[in-house]
Amino acid sequence: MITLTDYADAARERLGPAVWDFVEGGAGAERTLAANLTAFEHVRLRPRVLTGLGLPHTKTEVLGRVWGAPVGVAPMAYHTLAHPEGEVATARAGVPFVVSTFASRTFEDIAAAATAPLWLQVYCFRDRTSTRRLVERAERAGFEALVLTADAPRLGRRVRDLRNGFLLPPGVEPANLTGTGFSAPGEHALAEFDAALDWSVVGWLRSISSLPVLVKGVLTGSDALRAREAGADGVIVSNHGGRQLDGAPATFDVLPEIAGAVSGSCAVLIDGGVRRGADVLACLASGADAVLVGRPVLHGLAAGGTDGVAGVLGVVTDELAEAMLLTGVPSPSDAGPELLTPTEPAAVVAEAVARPGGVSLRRRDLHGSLADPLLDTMNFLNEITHRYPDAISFAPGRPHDGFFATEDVFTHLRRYVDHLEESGATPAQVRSALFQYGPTNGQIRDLVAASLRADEGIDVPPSSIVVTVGAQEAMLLAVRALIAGPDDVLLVSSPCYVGITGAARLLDVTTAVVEEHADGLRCADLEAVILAERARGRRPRAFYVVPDHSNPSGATMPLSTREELLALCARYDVLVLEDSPYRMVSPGPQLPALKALDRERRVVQLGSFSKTLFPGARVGYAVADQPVEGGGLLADELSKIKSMVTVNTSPVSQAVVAGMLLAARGRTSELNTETAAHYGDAMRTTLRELAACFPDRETLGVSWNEPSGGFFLTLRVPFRADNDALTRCAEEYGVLWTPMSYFYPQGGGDHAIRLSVSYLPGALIPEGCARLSRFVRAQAG
Ligand SMILES: Cc1cc2nc3c(=O)[nH]c(=O)nc-3n(C[C@H](O)[C@H](O)[C@H](O)COP(=O)(O)O)c2cc1C
Repeated sequence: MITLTDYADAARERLGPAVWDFVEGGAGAERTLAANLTAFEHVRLRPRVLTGLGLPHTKTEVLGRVWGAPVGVAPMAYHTLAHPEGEVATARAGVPFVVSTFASRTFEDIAAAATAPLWLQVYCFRDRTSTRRLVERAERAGFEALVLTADAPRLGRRVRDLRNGFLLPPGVEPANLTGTGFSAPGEHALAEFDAALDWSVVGWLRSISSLPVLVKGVLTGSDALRAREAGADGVIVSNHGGRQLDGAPATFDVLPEIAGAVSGSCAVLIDGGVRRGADVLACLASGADAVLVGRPVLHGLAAGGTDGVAGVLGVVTDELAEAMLLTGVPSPSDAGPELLTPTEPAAVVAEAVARPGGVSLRRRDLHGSLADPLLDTMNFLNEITHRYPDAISFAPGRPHDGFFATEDVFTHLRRYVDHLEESGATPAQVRSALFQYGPTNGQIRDLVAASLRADEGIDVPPSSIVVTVGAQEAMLLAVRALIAGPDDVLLVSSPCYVGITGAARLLDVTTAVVEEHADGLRCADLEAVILAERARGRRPRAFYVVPDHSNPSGATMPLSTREELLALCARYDVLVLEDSPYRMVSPGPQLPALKALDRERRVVQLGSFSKTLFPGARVGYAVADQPVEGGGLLADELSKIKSMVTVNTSPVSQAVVAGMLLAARGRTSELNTETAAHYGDAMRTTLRELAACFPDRETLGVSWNEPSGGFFLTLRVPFRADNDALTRCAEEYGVLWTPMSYFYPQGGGDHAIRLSVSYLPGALIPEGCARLSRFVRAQAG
């Protein structure tokens, strides 16, 4: 007998099929019964090694009493179905035991055999006098708590029992309820249970007994709070082992909600599907004080009487102690949510999809953009990154982690609060600035405007700025506001950043592409596209461009092209959407931003602090200083849209960003001297290593551009660099990159790769390039 399954197998052999079904079965289609078990299948515990803690102990305090382990026996009717000595044999195992109203041995006999705490499970009958007698009798026998079962106004529809016509065998009866005369448990419940109970029953129980009261069958945070308010000392998260409402959630899944709701103000226990020590640990980590085990106890009892029960609970407790040791948890009260790895989304999604019945949606009834592979590109990249966590990754366009220190968040926040106080804000105003909804267009616009002036020579009033949730939201707002109807077209480069093409796709906005060459964009091409669109009867409304160290290609627009571009757009009355997040994180002086060269308010700048400060803030901005007929600026129009999208950008995030800006008098360039040097080094190292790895690049048909900054460069290869090639490269060569074709709105880029140098540690770049070259050679061959 090593696992609980061994006990279950032995019990099955000893119990007749109808009794086995009575014990094992659940209500309806037994979906909840199954869910209780599968919920634990998805748990992944995070081991902690070399903690120096030594052996853990499992002792736990529950309602003021010390239990040997946080594991007790759930209330179950009629233990004599499993063993002639019934509950007496169970009690002798010396484990805390909740005795059912339908116990088949007397409370006095059970109490005489018990060495651990006994609680009474109460079904409240319509005849309150008989319920009261039951409680008084148990209290006299030394029981220590009452467990009101709240989820059974009648018994659930147990299909197995109905098919078997299950009746209690002769001699098996509720020993503490005399003369009931029922042999079908369901009929007994129907005849005598009070189906009209409400929360006042908790008060009634307290009025007739001095024992603490727990409510069993709670599955929502709000009911847990009601139990508290009604005076309960604890709740037991339970769906009655799937025997009542079929379709109720797995208990483990709702445990965090309930533990969170009562937050330590009362005891929280759980039952349902607990079969291993690791399950117990997961419950403790999710906020339970202890667990109750149901069916396996009856298995142990059937298989070996008291020894069997002790054996079952011993397995669970031993496994718990082992799991605690391996996760570095010295005692049950030390288990916290950090022990749990978030459930694998894929497994959970697969389970949700496989669930039969209910509403299912046809793809053609969803917005067309959702079937567009464009919207899947990020998912594929994330998924492959997770699948090959050890690969050297040139894929993500993220900042390097090494520049972030957790404590800094607090320092920056504090600095902003100090700044508000120094500017005369009252404590109430400071509180409101952090905790309340803020102004839709942002509360740090003055600091953003000052920063643009200091860093970029862009002189705009704060009122022309909208603080957004990253530049991505700024894109969405700008495209929504500027594209008036189906005849307006948004011009983009090809290749192009997917954020803008994705936003356009979501909004059903037509895009037209301007091919980018190896040396970057050419105004002649842009003009040709403008003319072609006009000839088709469409209005080229705005041109989206990343002029510096572009994502994805890495190209930078020369000064002469910038001036030419502004003049061209003026000629054809096209607005410019400038997105340039990499300027301050690139080494050396930068060319002037388009907005700095803009003399006629033609440029809407879409700004981001994700690269210069940190992406977790999700703070960006739009500079939209164009006056709008009838008064106000384009910024005010964007703000109207924002009020219906994100309402306002998180004031706490804005406060942290503001604190960082204040630290350098607005100069993000000053904050980024080290980062710019780091990324510059990474780019130079990558270019040097590529040159070393591909001395024969011309014969091979390999080439790349040489960006002076930014995060990205383009590698051209003599084979199709698609998802299959990427998967092969990850699997066989342990290196990741992004297929450039993702960034071509109308196809193309099949033979190019985007390499990002920003995220991976510099020391890995040579090895990454070497692996890449082996892959490229194998493919080319
Ligand atoms: C045979 C059997 C009888 C039960 N009788 C009762 C009962 O009398 N009162 C009660 O509150 N719960 C009763 N339950 C539900 C258990 O207390 C518990 O919620 C459930 O069995 C826990 O799930 P598990 O069996 O998956 O561990 C019974 C469960 C079984 C399997």
